Amino acid sequence: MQASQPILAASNLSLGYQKSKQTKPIADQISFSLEKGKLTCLLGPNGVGKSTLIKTIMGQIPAISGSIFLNGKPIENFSQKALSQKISVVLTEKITTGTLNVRQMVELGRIPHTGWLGRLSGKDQQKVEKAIQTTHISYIEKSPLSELSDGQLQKAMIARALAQDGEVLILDEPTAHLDLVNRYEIMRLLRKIALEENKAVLVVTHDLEIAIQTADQFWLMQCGNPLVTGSPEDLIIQEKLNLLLPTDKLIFDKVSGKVQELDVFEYPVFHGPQEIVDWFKLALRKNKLDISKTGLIISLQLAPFKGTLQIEETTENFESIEEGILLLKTRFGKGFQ
Ligand SMILES: Nc1ncnc2c1ncn2[C@@H]1O[C@H](COP(=O)(O)OP(=O)(O)OP(=O)(O)O)[C@@H](O)[C@H]1O
Repeated sequence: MQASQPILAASNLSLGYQKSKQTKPIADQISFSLEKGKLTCLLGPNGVGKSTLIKTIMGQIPAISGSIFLNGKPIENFSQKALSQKISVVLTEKITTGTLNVRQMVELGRIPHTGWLGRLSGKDQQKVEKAIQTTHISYIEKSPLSELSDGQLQKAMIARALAQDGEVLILDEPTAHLDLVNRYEIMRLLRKIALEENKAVLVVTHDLEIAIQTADQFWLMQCGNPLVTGSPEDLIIQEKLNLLLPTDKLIFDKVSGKVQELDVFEYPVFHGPQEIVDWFKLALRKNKLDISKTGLIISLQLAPFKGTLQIEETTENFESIEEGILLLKTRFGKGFQ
């Protein structure tokens, strides 16, 4: 199937910083195409160069080599104003302009269209209103920014970027300070915006599990290697997510969809439903309990929970996973290494 025309594209880009006459290379072999209507997540370890890539896309720093194309034209051909009409960005720094209220901050999103002193036209007001509605923040539109929770502030920042009305929306770690429910909510909101408003949304995140649940595309950035792109599902079955991990310690388990510590021992024989067996194994792993050569059989059942340890002729019962682990520790050693 033919992919739709990307709004942003780059081929074999090298990124880095220029200080006096010295170049500090950060990443190379960066090729991508960002499409409208899709939520794309950029993932990679700390320091690999994700923010550097964002700064390069925004035209804040030049690429060492290669070009980024916006609607088929090199971004260096766009003025900063033209670029900010096309690309809206939400960075990680918190806005601390205490006196502004939410609506006033969202209105600032129109500056690329009106100029600093420009009055908001009816169309500008409509864009602001729509951004407030989409992000469900009407109830706090009069609140000063200093009185917002991190989740509310993040939504207000997204609203400001929406009011800016670029075709591309870029967010650097928008869920960094949020609780689990808000992290899901923000990512679902961003997917909805991509889909319903036909924007190309690019999100830098470390939230692998939430990104798997919400993103249409992944960009995986790893030190010294080309950017790997594709749908999360395809990258999972191709075992590409392990590129993000130190695979001597951690591994992405494609069945559970979670990152797991690499097993350092074999498990004993287990009987029981997989969903409890897996949680029992996690507790064994965390406690580093090597009971592989003990001839032990562990039987587990749910609702009501019942666990049995069987070794040769002896059986012992336990009422919870915690109690089972305690029993094993008492019988087979300290466990902690
Ligand atoms: N202004 C700068 N001048 C020189 N080097 C910089 C500058 N900003 C960042 N770097 C370096 O570039 C590298 C990549 O940093 P960057 O912030 O892009 O990584 P990141 O992947 O976004 O990391 P994180 O996940 O921790 O946010 C780091 O080694 C950093 O020290």
